Amino acid sequence: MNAHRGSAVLSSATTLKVQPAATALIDNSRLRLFSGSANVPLSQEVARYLGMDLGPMIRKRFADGELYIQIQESIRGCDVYLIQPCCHPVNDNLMELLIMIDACRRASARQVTAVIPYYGYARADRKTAGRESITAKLVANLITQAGANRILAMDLHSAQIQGYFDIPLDHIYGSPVVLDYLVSKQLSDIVVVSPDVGGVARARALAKKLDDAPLAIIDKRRQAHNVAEVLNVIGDVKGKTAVLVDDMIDTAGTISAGARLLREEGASHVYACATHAVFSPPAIERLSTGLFEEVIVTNTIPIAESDRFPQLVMLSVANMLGETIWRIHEDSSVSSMFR
Ligand SMILES: Nc1ncnc2c1ncn2[C@@H]1O[C@H](COP(=O)(O)O)[C@@H](O)[C@H]1O
Ligand SMILES: O=P(O)(O)OC[C@H]1O[C@H](OP(=O)(O)OP(=O)(O)O)[C@H](O)[C@@H]1O
Ligand SMILES: [Mg+2]
Ligand SMILES: [Mg+2]
Repeated sequence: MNAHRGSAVLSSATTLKVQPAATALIDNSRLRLFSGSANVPLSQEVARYLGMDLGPMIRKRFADGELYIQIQESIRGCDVYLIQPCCHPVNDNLMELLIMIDACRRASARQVTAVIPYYGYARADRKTAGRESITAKLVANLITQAGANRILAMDLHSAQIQGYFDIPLDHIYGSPVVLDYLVSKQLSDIVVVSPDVGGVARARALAKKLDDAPLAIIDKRRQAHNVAEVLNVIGDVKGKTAVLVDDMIDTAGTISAGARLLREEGASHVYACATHAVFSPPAIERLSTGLFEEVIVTNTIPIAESDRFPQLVMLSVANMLGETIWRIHEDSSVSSMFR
């Protein structure tokens, strides 16, 4: 594995079961890959893994701000994969995805799969108070209604979002690349820590893969939106290397409050891992204070050069996405990638 801190993206294929060369043996004449504008470098890496080019597509804005999309080749009868994380600017990226799906349906694609490495609005996954929207469900309805036949999503904020879709959804995890990286560091005396109740299953799964490392859980509350308050750590962290694992880092309130508490409770080192680097202000300030040995994220969301800091480690999930696309196309098992 190539390792880069604070600058380039690391790539890893070591946990994948099928090597890229295998793809050359199989007919991909009906497989088409297109990228939205949200994360073109990731789409290019996925295309490279699959040994194909991204399909040509015009995307422009009219004078009034409305989007125009036109697929620039025939996709009649093809299985089309549209890669578009719904990250910042979330509404624009979501709308672009919807328009791309519609364009592909109307161009007589046989099957349209929305590849959504980061699913925006996922935290609005239930009503937490009266008269709220369940926006994660609304987004599922919009994507389905636009004409998607299938979804490929990564590390959804909550597992129930899978059930918001009545079309097949493959849910994959960034954890294999994070696990590979952690193993390569040969850390000792690890405790895996979930920064809140929603992350417990994720942390437990990682702990199991790290030679059954012990698990600790932080009791987090939110008194207001975007405000995280940590009360207590359940589990022993004293003298240990704490590995905080989460689905996303947004304002970094959760992970930085968690790290401070772990330090107070005697953790000797604190690493933060998360699949989605949402990084809304003041995340960068919070993450680069020296609380963390490293902040390990993946490239589901692009990170501007100006937002990169010395402790940041970026891992690539492109090979995992490429492999999953290939398996979907080949009607072979996706879940076996994660055993
Ligand atoms: N995009 C969002 N940013 C911050 N907070 C959000 C977002 N979408 C929904 N929320 C709020 O988060 C909590 C979720 O409840 P948990 O019990 O922490 O899962 C809720 O207040 C949402 O309105
Ligand atoms: O970086 P931040 O701005 O703190 O936001 C990120 C945190 O918010 C979400 O958790 P949530 O509050 O929804 O709790 P849950 O995981 O228990 O559902 C997410 O899972 C992260 O833990
Ligand atoms: Mg939540
Ligand atoms: Mg959480």
